[in-house]
Amino acid sequence: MKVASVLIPLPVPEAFDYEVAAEMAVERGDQVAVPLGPRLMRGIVSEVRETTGSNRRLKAVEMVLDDPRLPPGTVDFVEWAARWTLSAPGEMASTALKGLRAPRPKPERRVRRVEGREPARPTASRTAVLETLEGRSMPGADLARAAGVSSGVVKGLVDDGVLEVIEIEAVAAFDTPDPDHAPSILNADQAASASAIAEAVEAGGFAPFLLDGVTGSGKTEAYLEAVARALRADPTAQILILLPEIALTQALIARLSDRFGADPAEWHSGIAPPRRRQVWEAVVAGRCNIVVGARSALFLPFVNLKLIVVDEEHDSSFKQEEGLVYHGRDLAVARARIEGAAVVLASATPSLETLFNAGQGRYRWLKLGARHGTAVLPDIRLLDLRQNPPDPQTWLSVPLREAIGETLLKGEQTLLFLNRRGYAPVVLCRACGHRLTAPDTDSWLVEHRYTGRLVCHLTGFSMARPKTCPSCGASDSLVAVGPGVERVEEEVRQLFPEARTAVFSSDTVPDARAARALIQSMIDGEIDILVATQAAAKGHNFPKLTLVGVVDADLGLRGGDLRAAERTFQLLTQATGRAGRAEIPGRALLQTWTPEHPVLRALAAGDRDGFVEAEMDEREAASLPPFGRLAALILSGENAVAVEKTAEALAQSIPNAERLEVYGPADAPLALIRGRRRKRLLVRADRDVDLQGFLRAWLGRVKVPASVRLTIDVDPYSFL
Ligand SMILES: Nc1ncnc2c1ncn2[C@@H]1O[C@H](COP(=O)(O)OP(=O)(O)OP(=O)(O)O)[C@@H](O)[C@H]1O
Ligand SMILES: [Zn+2]
Repeated sequence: MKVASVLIPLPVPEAFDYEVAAEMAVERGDQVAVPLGPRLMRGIVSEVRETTGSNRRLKAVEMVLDDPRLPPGTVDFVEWAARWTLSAPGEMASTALKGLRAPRPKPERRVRRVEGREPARPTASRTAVLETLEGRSMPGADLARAAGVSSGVVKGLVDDGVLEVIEIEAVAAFDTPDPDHAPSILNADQAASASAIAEAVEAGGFAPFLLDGVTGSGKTEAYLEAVARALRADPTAQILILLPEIALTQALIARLSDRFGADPAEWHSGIAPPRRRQVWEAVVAGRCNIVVGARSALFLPFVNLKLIVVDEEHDSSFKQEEGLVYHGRDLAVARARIEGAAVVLASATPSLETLFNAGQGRYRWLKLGARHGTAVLPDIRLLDLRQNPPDPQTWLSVPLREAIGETLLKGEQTLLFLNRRGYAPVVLCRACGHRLTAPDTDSWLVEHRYTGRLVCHLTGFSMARPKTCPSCGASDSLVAVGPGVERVEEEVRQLFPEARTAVFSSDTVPDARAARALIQSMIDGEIDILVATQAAAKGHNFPKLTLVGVVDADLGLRGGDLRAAERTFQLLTQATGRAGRAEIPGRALLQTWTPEHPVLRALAAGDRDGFVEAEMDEREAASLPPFGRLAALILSGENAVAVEKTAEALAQSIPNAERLEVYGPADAPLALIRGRRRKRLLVRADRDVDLQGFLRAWLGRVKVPASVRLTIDVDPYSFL
């Protein structure tokens, strides 16, 4: 008897077995319809095998669906990713089908000539239409325009039966990228890096690289050249470029189009579903070479994947924390290994994990020494706020104000960086000291003046600013404490009323189109002062930007989680790295109350290696990543008692293990989100411990009730 294991999108740990009728041809990767209870469900076949009878009676595969078969590498990858993250393999598999769930784009209506039919009354305009059309088909309106006639003429020809209307399924055509369209002349470091990557691609097989170079050194140029050479060697090669932020995709797509004379495919949550379906179908059919996307593009059904680039690899946005919990960078390396492809992790500030792997020789370390051409790294200075405190209720110190003024006078641009959305991070009652929090979540409400609302950044809950204090009832007692980008912009407008200012944050720039517009006006010099969160601080090239002011350099350092220092160093290097990327040299001023902090001193000295070494020593002493591994178990539920009990049950059944410790259960730092109580346990293990195996054994001992949700976060980045 033939049996198929089928991955079904349900939170269950294994595939379900189904009998396969003798005459049915089924292969691994096929999409099938299988009965589950009273329903039919779509599933992916993960295995087909012969068995000699079974004592269980299996239900049968209903049918093999007409949809494309997933390539073997994609199925392997999905299964691997599920094991690594301890997720349900069926749910992981269903992310690989995301593009198929969208409706097809509407078919296009076109007109074409009916053979052998001539117009009864040939007029000049009718003849023009028929001559314009020749043997082609085209949309009626386009035809009328091309022939220079009114659309009534085309309609008349249709009514006469000379033309007929046909519907054409909109299949996306992806132009073939031309590797020789507009090559760059690389400098020696860039050329050496590009060659190393290209040679690995041509040789085939898994080859991981760290592409390490200061901001503006031309990492993008180097990997684009490797892409060109991969395409020259194999015109069917597929290449995936991952970016951490949708706001960055537009600029890269424009560069790819310039370089290769063809637009790449784009894949992220901002792309309309019918378009995503077209991309998915083109990728699985091998009709599309280059995909630029967010982390979810890793699950596309590539058939000939040769190279993955993870640009800004250090960026924590690659970590997905909602739904399936995974790290896009780590999964990219795994996918490359499974596909036998090269993978390039590119950054000016690589993560300690990646630096560790490169240092151990697991990744080849490619280095780009300096900024390209005459551009130099910005001069970075710390502004000690103890010596130059800003006036009460303002946030810009005198030296920073003066620098902005000078920059304005020279007709150059300023970026003021503050990684805080909204107007003020805290709203406080002057009468009783009450801090306004979200009703169902342990988080402070952030004031947004543009919308006039108080917003919880964690859940998106929002409410109008109350007239009276919800705690003591005092009226007119609520004050905004601290700055967000909107408040800094307000101050800038008061100081420099003649300057053109704008705010770049996820609130003012909600989608890719808005991002593109704002970035373009920055490039075109239509903005003098841009106040921005991290959304604008990374990746962009603004040639006239010469001053970066960091409003609160201490902000990230106060967090105190494992990666606070690393993240701050990376973020501020990226932000200051926006200055002086073209001919005019740039400078960066960092406002701080703690100029003696080692992270800030390393930044000012441009001493990345010194910072990394000190940080590595601390991590090693504590056996924390990258020297050890972590996993978090988060329990949440509306029923606090059930959550508590489950946490206790877990704590009671920890398997014996060496070189591994479990901490907790404890209240999560955010003990309440959307009305759900949260508890967490943290596992720390030495690098060589089978952490996933331990977790599986542990979870196998405890039954989690339906009212409690258990989230497993392997290699956690957020400790909330
Ligand atoms: N070989 C080259 N020829 C011409 N221009 C170059 C070359 N290398 C780099 N540049 C230019 O220098 C600027 C920075 O290059 P690029 O964006 O590739 O650097 P990057 O290292 O990827 O930067 P970041 O880390 O900040 O994203 C760009 O404007 C790019 O066009
Ligand atoms: Zn009050």
